[in-house]
Amino acid sequence: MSTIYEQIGGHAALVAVVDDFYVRVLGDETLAPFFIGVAMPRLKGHQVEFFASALGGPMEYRGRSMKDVHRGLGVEQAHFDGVAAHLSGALVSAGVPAETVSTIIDTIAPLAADIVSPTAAAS
Ligand code: HEM
Repeated sequence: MSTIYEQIGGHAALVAVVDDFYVRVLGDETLAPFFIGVAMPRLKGHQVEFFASALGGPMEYRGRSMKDVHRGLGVEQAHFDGVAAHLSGALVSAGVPAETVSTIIDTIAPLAADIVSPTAAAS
């Protein structure tokens, strides 16, 4: 059985999806402020690695844990949902079938536990 990584078209497809994903995120005024001063080429590279390994691809994510990366950023669940919606939009526009997009979103949804700031979630 092929992996989701293979189904969506492998490395080249994922790079294109991540590029489009960040165009959408940076164009969203509720999300863009989080990324001020962030080195985007490095972030995109890590994001491709992260999604590749999360979707069954051959790449290994060697970056910091999701908890360490997002600690103290003040990410709320609504921000997380916004990011997930932009990922979904980028996948759909790349021609990924709706069912596969749902599977991908279900795969990343539990990451909110590590990404959403505890104080933000409690307020
Ligand atoms: C499924 C959801 C998410 C995943 C898989 C994810 C994954 C990642 C990865 C792999 C990095 C790169 C880490 C590195 O370069 O060391 C990163 C960095 C970052 N993420 Fe996320 N992220 C998600 C959601 C969010 C949300 C909701 C926000 C805020 C709205 C956010 C804001 C950031 C910021 C600002 C950085 C850069 C941090 C820095 O360079 O210090 N992320 N994320």
